[in-house]
Amino acid sequence: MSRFWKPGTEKPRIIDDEEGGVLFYSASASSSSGYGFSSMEKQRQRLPVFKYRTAILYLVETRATTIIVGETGSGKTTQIPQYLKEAGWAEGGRMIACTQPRRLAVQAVASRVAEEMGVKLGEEVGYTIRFEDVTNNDLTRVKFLTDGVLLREMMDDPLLSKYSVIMVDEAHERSLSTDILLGLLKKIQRRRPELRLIISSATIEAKTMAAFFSTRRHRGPDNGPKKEPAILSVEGRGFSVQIFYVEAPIPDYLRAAVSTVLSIHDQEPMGDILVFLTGQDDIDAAVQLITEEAQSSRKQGLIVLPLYSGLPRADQDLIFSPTPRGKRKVVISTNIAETSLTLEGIVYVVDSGFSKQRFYNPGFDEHQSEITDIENLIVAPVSKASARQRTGRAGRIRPGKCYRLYTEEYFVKEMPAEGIPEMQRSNLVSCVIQLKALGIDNILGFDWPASPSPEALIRALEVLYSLGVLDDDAKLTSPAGFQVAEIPLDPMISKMVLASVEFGCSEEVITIAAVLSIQSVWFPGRGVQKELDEAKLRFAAAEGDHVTFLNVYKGFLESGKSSNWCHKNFVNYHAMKKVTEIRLQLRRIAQRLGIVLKSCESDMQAVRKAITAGFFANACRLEPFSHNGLYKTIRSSQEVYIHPSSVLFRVNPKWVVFHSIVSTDRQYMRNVISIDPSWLTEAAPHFYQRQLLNPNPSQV
Ligand SMILES: Nc1ncnc2c1ncn2[C@@H]1O[C@H](COP(=O)(O)OP(=O)(O)OP(=O)(O)O)[C@@H](O)[C@H]1O
Repeated sequence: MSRFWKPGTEKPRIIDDEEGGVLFYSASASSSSGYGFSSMEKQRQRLPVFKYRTAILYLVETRATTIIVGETGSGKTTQIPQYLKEAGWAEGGRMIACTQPRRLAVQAVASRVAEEMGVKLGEEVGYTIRFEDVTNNDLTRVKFLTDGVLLREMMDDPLLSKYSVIMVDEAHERSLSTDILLGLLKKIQRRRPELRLIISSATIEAKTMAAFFSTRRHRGPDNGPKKEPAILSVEGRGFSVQIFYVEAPIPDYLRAAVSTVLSIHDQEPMGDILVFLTGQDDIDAAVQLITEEAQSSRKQGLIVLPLYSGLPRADQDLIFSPTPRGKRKVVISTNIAETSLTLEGIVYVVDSGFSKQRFYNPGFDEHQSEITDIENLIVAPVSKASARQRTGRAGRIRPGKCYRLYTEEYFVKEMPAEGIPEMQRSNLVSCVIQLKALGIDNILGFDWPASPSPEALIRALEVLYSLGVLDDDAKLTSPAGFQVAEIPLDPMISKMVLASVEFGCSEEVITIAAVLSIQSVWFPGRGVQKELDEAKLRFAAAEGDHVTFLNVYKGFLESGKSSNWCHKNFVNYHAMKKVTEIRLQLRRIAQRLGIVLKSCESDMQAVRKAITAGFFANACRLEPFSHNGLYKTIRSSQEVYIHPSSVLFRVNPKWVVFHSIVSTDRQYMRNVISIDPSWLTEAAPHFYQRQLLNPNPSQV
């Protein structure tokens, strides 16, 4: 590998100065080394963060907010909640919360901490992610949860009064929910001086966080903890990771990742490999290429596994299971494996330098070329912070190597230090409704860690107004607005569910809502695309994908929820089980909200009308005389196509609404249903003036 790769020269950076009235605390810690710890306790004590145990507990005792910056693998996530528990912060019925941006990390870290504490997961240590609560009201003292779930908890308990300490982990990721949460926690702190916050971040971004939480402008009474945040820098990482860069830029990261994996397998000692690519498409392609190459060159011993968020639980479990002797596991993942995960056997990391990122530009200027109006996911270069996190997945249990598929010069000179906060590149419809539901009326004046653009906020307000969720004074409408906020789904899906009552099809629409909450009902078509397409045809409905999902669900029920049936029909059994579970939970929520549950039997027009009532903002019209299936969105004339995975691909009905957009070479609509344009004006008269819907006469 040495001809292709150049070792990196970067040294770790550490904060250790005093600046701007914020305390920077630093102490030295040596890296851990050696193998074969005799017990879990010793293993815990070898982590760099252990040297800071007293300092952390002192700061939490004396400061309202403590910001902890630590290298990846130093032990922040798994140890700090345990230190807090040991120090008594979970006594007297109180709880310690630790949030993560990603569901997979929540589950993995909670399992690890339960194991370290020697308790059963779901009792003293538990976790909650959307649609999955593994906690016990009486027993759970340390709870891991996504930041989105903690936001939801605020609806029932606005001051989060059951928590004594809330640790917001991986704050440097600046996910949309993390930023909303930080803004709200700052408000809660003013009402609950006894609440302690720990913000844990892997980067220097800590200074921005400290400035945000600095309360010097509004100092309260001088009792209780000091209000100025402290920054604690935890030095030291698990084991050393040697970084290699390519010598010259590479044209195709997918092929380069595949050949790097095969070279590692050829030339490097045993140890598992973790590869970071961008999404299910390139991950499935890489899995196939590596498997084929390994077969054709008779390379033995490779187990190649994909990892992305929609993967069924059983497949995720394979990632965590020990690698059989004499074998080498290759995990090919999106950025969900980037933070907080420890995959035990990983020694080698291959970083493509790319990830799929949300992108949204709500600009109102007609001449602006990049207006998208509709949020989509695009493949974009990652930041240095992400690159370091990826490198950190090696070296957690033993020394490792990281192969970066970009040059060192690019890393040093061009790669941005931090990503742009998600808040500034997302559609804010969900964010605005959550804040409104929490009684925050002045959204534009809200104290954000990073202000979103006023245009994005205005667009969100406009959509919510058209959905009938906000009234003329931008307050939640009653009951519709409150009901939409209460349903833990994207507001457009929630609105579709509410509208289904009017059309008498709530049972069907709840099934559709459940399917839209999972990644896909189909089994990934690795190497069997033709068979998968044929299976899809058996369920295909002329109306579109949503009705097709109803057919699949019906077939699944009629088979007695049989895994055999799923296997034969290329339907993902675990996904269908999840749909059934989510459906049950949504029915319960619907009943609580007084929604009448009713089936429309075979009246699919009713179902399509309900979908339109939620998704009218995503309406598109086929371009007159289009031979290649070109559609334009009604609102912003954006060019889009039906995704090849849709049952309407090549059918191209004149008018459609879609659920989401994915960008590859083009912008593709996923989950598409045909509609009648008159339903748009019925559903959202304010949003669609009639003339918008009339095709340009010169084109017809
Ligand atoms: N499931 C596991 N199996 C074995 N060791 C683990 C496991 N989870 C964590 N560890 C050990 O604990 C160390 C610290 O993990 P932890 O997640 O607390 O680090 P961290 O500082 O939060 O890092 P990051 O920010 O990268 O997640 C790991 O490097 C590893 O040595």
